[in-house]
Amino acid sequence: MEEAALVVKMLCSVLVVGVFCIFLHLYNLMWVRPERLRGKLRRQGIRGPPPSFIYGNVPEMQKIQLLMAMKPPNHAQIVAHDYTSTLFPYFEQWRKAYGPVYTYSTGNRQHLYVNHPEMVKEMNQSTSLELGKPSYVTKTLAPMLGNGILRSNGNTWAHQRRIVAPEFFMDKVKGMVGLMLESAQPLLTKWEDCIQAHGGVSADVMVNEDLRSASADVISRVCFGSSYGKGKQIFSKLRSLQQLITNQAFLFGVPSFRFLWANKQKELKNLEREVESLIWKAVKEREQECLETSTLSSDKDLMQLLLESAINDPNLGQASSKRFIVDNCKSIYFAGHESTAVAASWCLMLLALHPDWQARIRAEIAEVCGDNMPDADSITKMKWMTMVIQETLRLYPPAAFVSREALEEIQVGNFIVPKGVCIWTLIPTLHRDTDIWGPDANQFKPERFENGVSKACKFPQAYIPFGLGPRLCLGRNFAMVQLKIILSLIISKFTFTLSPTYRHFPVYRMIVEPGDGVHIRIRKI
Ligand code: HEM
Repeated sequence: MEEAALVVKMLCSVLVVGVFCIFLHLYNLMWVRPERLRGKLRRQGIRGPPPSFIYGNVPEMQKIQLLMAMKPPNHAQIVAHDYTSTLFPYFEQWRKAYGPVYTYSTGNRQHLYVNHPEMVKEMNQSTSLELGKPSYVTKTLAPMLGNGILRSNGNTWAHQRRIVAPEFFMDKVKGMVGLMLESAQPLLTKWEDCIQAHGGVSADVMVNEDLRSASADVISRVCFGSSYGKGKQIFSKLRSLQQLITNQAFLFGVPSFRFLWANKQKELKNLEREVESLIWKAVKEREQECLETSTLSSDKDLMQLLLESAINDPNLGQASSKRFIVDNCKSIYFAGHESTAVAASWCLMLLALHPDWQARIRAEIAEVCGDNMPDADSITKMKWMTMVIQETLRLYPPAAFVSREALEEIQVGNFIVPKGVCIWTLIPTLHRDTDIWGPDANQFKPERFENGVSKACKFPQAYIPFGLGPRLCLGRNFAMVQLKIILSLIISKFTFTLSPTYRHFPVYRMIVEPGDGVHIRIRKI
């Protein structure tokens, strides 16, 4: 009897100690560790909103977001370019209160908001692999991107970058102009038919889907040797994945209660599996083609290079090879068409608002191309066009953030960023900082780029539509050439104004895009 009582006593003690240890562990995880990081930042003079226990600043973020949501939506046709305080209200509110560098917490994660041009410059110059992509963000994006180049870190990333980047060097991109011209044709024909169907004078078109199709077609052809028709299913499933995952809260660190959305998780898993098997099918077909035809190494597309690299890598087993190829295909599919199509939509919106710039570009196209189609040579001479695209990417950068995580403690500028802290740079805010761009920062003025980026503002390193440092967008040449091609084809065929149905409300869905699409009224020239 006494023995049994002793056993019960011991069990109770173990239980109490166990519960105490769990509590201690959680307390350490949720408070002590973040507080230690906050202390390190505070001692360097970095301030921020005071966090609450367990949730950090999440309740405040939710409150600010809710207050913003309660304001009547500005769906007016008047186009005000400053959307940062509507789309990212807590960041703006805290920036005003604590300056361009501050810290905030979400649960047990500590973040550093960095919008100081000098610090952005330092990040730009850092080549350290210890400044990587935040793992918690990329983990959530895994169904879309796998462990491909967009989300990997360290040596895995460096290896992928070495294989993928050369495919988008300028000399390669110039060779893709013909494909870009071909991919734009369906859009032009569709818009011409649309005018015809509406009496032959003018028609209202919603540009987004057509631009997305053109963009997806190009990336599919140049990288994977298949047409958009073949990759259509992959694109539409990737888009569904994007829509399911898109949730601003998780990106900025707000913990998600996954168990509450089990259905969503299941849908995500199914979509992920479907995308993978479609890509794998395309890879296998490509492998067969490679066996049947011998291709010159200079003519190889990205999929062939990925295949070769995976086969020749002694460290990759069969399963890892498959992952390597599928993940990078997914990443390029996503990175390669979405942002370019959205950038083109914003360009058309701004040109529709500014017929003077439309006319100027049209005259420039006529001057450099004559009666010919634009080509690799003529697009390099399109100066006004380049300025308009640069100004569009300043006001409406499709990627809203540059995000990094200090994978080890690292010095950035005058600050030591402790290991585990995530850094966020809000691109649209940096791009409309009046100290950097002058009092007209919120106006569309392509002429500011007349003498290049270095003369357009006080801190050229603060112009970062394609990100910064070693992780700078490797598709920027490709995107700029594609934008010039598609815009020159549209502008030389049509004049356009905003349609009365256009409502200006940019939204953030992993990229900043027109909430209700861009509707323009086109007329044939
Ligand atoms: C207007 C169009 C585009 C914009 C605004 C854009 C913007 C960006 C930004 C902001 C980043 C993150 C950079 C950083 O973290 O510092 C990025 C990364 C990347 N972009 Fe783009 N991008 C565009 C088009 C493209 C295209 C057409 C491709 C491929 C064909 C592409 C491929 C990539 C890849 C692979 C990365 C990851 C690079 C790495 O982490 O090493 N992008 N892009």
